[in-house]
Amino acid sequence: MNINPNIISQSYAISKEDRQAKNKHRSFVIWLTGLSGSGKSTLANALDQYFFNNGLSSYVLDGDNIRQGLNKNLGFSPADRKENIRRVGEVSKLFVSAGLISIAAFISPYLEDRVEVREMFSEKEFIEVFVNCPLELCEKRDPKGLYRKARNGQLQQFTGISSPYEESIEPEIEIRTDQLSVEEGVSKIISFLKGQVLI
Ligand SMILES: Nc1ncnc2c1ncn2[C@@H]1O[C@H](COP(=O)(O)OS(=O)(=O)O)[C@@H](OP(=O)(O)O)[C@H]1O
Ligand SMILES: Nc1ncnc2c1ncn2[C@@H]1O[C@H](COP(=O)(O)OP(=O)(O)O)[C@@H](O)[C@H]1O
Repeated sequence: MNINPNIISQSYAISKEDRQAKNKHRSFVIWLTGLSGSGKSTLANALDQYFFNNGLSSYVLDGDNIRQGLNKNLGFSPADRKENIRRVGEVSKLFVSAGLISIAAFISPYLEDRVEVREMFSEKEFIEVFVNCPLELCEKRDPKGLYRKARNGQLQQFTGISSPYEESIEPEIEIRTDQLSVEEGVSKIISFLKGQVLI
């Protein structure tokens, strides 16, 4: 999209680096992608608790919540999902500029949409976590009863049933929630972040 020539960037007196120095940690995005019921929200909250308890500033952006406010005009068509992910990418960018850790938990089923979000950030600022769990187990968990509705034909365009999920090819981290406990999943993510000297 062309940038309007009448809109001129304004610089801020306090930089991202100033804010990171004040917070005593780097700012970045942890992007959790996976099927409904794979464990994104559970991992996002457990990570947020870890950060909170260890003096790091983070905040969770969760699809179910963002879709009740900022993105309440969006549904589940491919175009609406793309716009949903784009907006969350932009919000995460603001968080990173504000010196915070953004924990985004969205199905984000399309590879192309995730690549577009990744491109908004520098290499170390975007950590994609593929929350991998077989569809059969997600459906068995069915924490919100949505798979049952999708199978009954009461819910259209449901990811994994009547709408695609394109698996991550080279995520920074993959968490098999059918094999690891929540605590083990969190430890794997924390170890990665420490290894990259991000926290
Ligand atoms: N048709 C359909 N397909 C998938 N999910 C549906 C649908 N309808 C409602 N829900 C509920 O919306 C949550 C997914 O929202 P997201 O913003 O993460 O979706 S997406 O990234 O735009 O694909 C999803 O949350 P999670 O179960 O946490 O993934 C569901 O609770
Ligand atoms: N290892 C695990 N990691 C994450 N969630 C798990 C795990 N094992 C079981 N669960 C359960 O699976 C369900 C996942 O639901 P949720 O976190 O809402 O998934 P999503 O946000 O991807 O839809 C929860 O009831 C959670 O307790």
